This record gives sequence, C-alpha cells and structure tokens, in this order.
Amino acid sequence: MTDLDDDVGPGLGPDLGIALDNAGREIAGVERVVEVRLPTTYGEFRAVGYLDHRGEIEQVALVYGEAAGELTLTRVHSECLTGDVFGSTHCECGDQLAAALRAIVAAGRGVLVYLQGHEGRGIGLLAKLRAMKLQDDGLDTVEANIALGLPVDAREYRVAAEILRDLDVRSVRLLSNNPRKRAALLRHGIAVAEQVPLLVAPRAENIRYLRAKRERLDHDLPHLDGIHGLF
Ligand SMILES: Nc1nc2c(ncn2[C@@H]2O[C@H](COP(=O)(O)OP(=O)(O)OP(=O)(O)O)[C@@H](O)[C@H]2O)c(=O)[nH]1
Repeated sequence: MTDLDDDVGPGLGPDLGIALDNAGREIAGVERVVEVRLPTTYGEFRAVGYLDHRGEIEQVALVYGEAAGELTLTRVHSECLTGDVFGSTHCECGDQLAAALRAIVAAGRGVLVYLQGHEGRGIGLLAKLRAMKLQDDGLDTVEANIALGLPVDAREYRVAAEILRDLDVRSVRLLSNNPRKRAALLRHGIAVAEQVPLLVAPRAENIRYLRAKRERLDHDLPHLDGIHGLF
C-alpha cells in the first residue's frame, strides 16, 4: 500500500481517536442492547443491536452460526443507502452486501457488522449525493470529495472492533478489498488472519468508480484487469 495522504489530501485514515471524558477517562464503548432472530432470503441470522455510547449511534451486527472463536468470516460493511437499499449501480456496495451475506452463510458461520455513520465514506448522505453529481460532471470519486472540501475517507472503525470483541471474535477472515480497512481493524486490536477478496462483477455504471478506487485508494481489484474494452 502506498501512502496516499499527499495524493488525496487530508482526511484519509482519521482512525486514531480514543474518546475521553472531561476527566480524561476513556468513554465506555458499545453496549449490547438487543438480540433477535432475523430470517433473511440468505439464511437465518441473529441481529445483535448495540448502542455506541460515544456517538450515541445505533449499530447492528448480523451473526450467522457461531461468531465466537478464531478465523470468523467477517464483513465490516459501510452504510450505503443508495447501493444497499435502493440498488443503485453507481457503486458496488449493494452487490458486495449480498455477496458477503451469501459467503457467510456458505461458510456456516460469520459476522456482518453494518456500520451506520459511514455513509459516503463518512461524509454523510447529502454530501455523497453531491459528490455523485460531481462524478456525473467528470470528476472521480476522490476529486469529488476534495472539490466539496471534504475528507476523501472520514470513516473510523473503533466501534466495529468493539462489536467484534463483544461477540468474542478472536481473529477474522476479513471480506474486503480495502487494505486500509484491514490496517484500521488491526490498529484497533482485531487480529486479521486473512483478507478475503470480495470481488463482484463490474457494471457499466460503476466501472469508472471501481477504477478510481483501485488507482486512487489502493483497493485490491485485480478482476478489473483486461476488461478495458468492455465498457
Ligand atoms: N464519497 C463517496 N462515497 C461513496 C460513493 N459511492 C459509494 N460511496 C460510499 O462508499 C462506502 C463504501 O466504501 P468503498 O470505498 O466502496 O468500499 P470499502 O468499504 O472501503 O471497501 P470494501 O471492504 O472492499 O468494500 C459506502 O459508505 C458508500 O456510501 C461516492 O461516489 N462518493
């Protein structure tokens, strides 16, 4: 991985913070609030709901089979309303969410942590929509955030690490193409035994976006090789 901070501007990898109260004590992390059976079209998961006391944000993890233990197949998925819910093909988020849930069910055990607050790589929904508009005008996904005066990637992964620890996940096989996600989880004390590619078929509408992620953000997307002529 190259250091892209100079390349893409400030805000990449802000994932260093430990929240302290006024007395300088570390603020307590996540609290497990509820667990419920969650039948889905992929299989039957357990939804485990958390309250993140630092941000007062509600979070949820989907658990399939036994999460606790070593080498748990794990997806840490950033919220994407347009891709995950509306099925937008601007990005590949929706396809990756489905592929991750299928992979976890096929493996017989695993966890998907769905991170709210990560919308638009952490810049929020409306800013992401503005960034998408700039991409329609020709900027790439990195240039668009910068043009808006926003960080290229404002996500942090502390809460994901705390949820995985609460579930007694001791090491993960991480479903991701993003080397920074792996590094961030390692920084937060999660043993990433393996990074498992989560490659989904590119679409005409997201091939530019995927190329920008590979070229500007170092995502490991080898399946884009050799498809230049197709779109
Ligand atoms: N700022 C911005 N965010 C986007 C855009 N398209 C999708 N996103 C957001 O990008 C986030 C997903 O990040 P990605 O960089 O696609 O993938 P990743 O999670 O880092 O890496 P993987 O683990 O390989 O999926 C989600 O929060 C989406 O809402 C866009 O055009 N601009």
